[in-house]
Amino acid sequence: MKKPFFMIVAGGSASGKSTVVKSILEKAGIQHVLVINQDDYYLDQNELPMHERVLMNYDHPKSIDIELLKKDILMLLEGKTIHKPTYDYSNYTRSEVIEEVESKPIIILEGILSLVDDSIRDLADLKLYVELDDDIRFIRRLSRDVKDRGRTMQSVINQYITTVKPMYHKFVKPTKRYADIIIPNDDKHSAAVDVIVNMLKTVKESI
Ligand SMILES: Nc1ncnc2c1ncn2[C@@H]1O[C@H](COP(=O)(O)OP(=O)(O)O)[C@@H](O)[C@H]1O
Ligand SMILES: O=c1ccn([C@@H]2O[C@H](COP(=O)(O)O)[C@@H](O)[C@H]2O)c(=O)[nH]1
Repeated sequence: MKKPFFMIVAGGSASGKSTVVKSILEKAGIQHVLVINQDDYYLDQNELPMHERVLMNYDHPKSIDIELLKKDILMLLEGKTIHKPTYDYSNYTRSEVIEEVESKPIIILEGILSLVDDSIRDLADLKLYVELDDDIRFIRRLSRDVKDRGRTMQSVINQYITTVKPMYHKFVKPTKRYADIIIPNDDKHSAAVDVIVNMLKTVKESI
């Protein structure tokens, strides 16, 4: 089997990474593409009581089980199957579900901190950074986290001020310089997505 094409999609929280990846999948055809969400590799916090989990910093690189993520990406790039953890935002920890995931010819790693670790970054054939103004990201995050991630408005605001915003400026935004393509997502992202889809179609044809 040919080495899978490996793409990383980084960007701040609620910049639209998942939405852009979804658009790519819809246009490129999902049967050849595997998406790995870095959030599934947050460290397991089942041993901690809930009041401590709520206060953890989920935007620092140390919150990710980077060794497991690296091991799994390397296995997928060798065409092997992995057993991937899954994450439960409403409980601020890993869920009990472990997914068996088979490698595919195109692998996409998505996450706020996905361009931080150089040993993972250097494996990538293509690196994207989804960019969006901080205010709009905050508004989109607030609405999404209350609707989809079981959060209260006040908890989203507190977390944004104490950790999300400062960590974004310290760790996430500086990784923009590693991106091959920067996708603006304030309005429509279809032109950038079309460029990427055409690249992926070429990759698919060579499989
Ligand atoms: N171009 C866009 N216009 C309006 N809303 C968007 C756009 N892109 C994403 N969103 C919304 O913003 C929120 C955050 O997007 P999401 O893709 O979850 O971001 P990320 O994966 O970067 O955290 C979601 O509710 C999503 O539906
Ligand atoms: O228990 C958790 C784990 C993570 N988060 C937040 O999630 C975002 C990353 O996900 P995006 O889809 O890129 O927004 C990160 O900013 C963490 O703060 C959380 O709130 N709780």
